Amino acid sequence: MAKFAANLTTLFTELPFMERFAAAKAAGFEAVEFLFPYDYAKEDLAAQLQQHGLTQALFNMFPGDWAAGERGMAAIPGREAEFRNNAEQALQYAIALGCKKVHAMAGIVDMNHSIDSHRDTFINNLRWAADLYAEHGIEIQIEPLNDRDAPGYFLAHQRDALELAKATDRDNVKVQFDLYHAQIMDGDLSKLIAEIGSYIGHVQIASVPERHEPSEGELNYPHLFKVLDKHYAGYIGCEYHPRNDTVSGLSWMAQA
Ligand SMILES: O=C(O)C(=O)[C@H](O)CO
Ligand SMILES: [Mg+2]
Repeated sequence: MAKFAANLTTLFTELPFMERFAAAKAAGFEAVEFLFPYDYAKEDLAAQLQQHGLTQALFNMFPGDWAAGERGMAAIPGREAEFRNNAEQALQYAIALGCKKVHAMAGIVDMNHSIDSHRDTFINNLRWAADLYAEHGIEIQIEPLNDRDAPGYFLAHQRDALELAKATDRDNVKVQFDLYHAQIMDGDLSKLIAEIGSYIGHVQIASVPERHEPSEGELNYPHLFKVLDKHYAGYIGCEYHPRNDTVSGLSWMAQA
């Protein structure tokens, strides 16, 4: 049975960020996720979760200068110290929010370094962070992003993420399977979900190609929820941009 988390970065954007927790609860969500919490004190975020009885399903490590195009640095050679600082900062937030999944964004390929050295950097950084996070029972997620939205991103394909997660040799490094990106880059989603199987650590959804509600576009979500049910029991993050207002767009959930 699918259970959904509201992505507060993309849903309820009609409201200021701190008011989105209450709105998610009122709309029937038991869990939330968001991209980056670092503009807010972790105590204030934790208070919102507690006040509204919500679970924090996931958030991301600090990605570097987002406005300048940065998308993390976990795979970028030469930025290991920065990665470690960001991993430690995210861990403090995860502990405060009771959150068991943190996404480590790989980054945009640095053409001054080989692909092999990016791969080695990614694996070494993930091992270091996974060992630190394991003491708190927290998983690290790696997520392939499609190359239309994130040109040059180091990780674009689900099978590459699976291979990298295995190569870390750490039980708490998992694949964040976002069906929107996976359909654009890989397709054959029913088989792909079964293949990634127990390495799926988190799931996100949106329509393809527009990234709106999962009730339109080229994916058959009622079927995909049944497939996911066989391989994944966690929250499914609703990481889409509502076509109109958030609440009226939630009618798809009744059929999920
Ligand atoms: O873009 C996505 O799909 C994500 O989930 C990332 O966390 C942000 O780029
Ligand atoms: Mg995603």
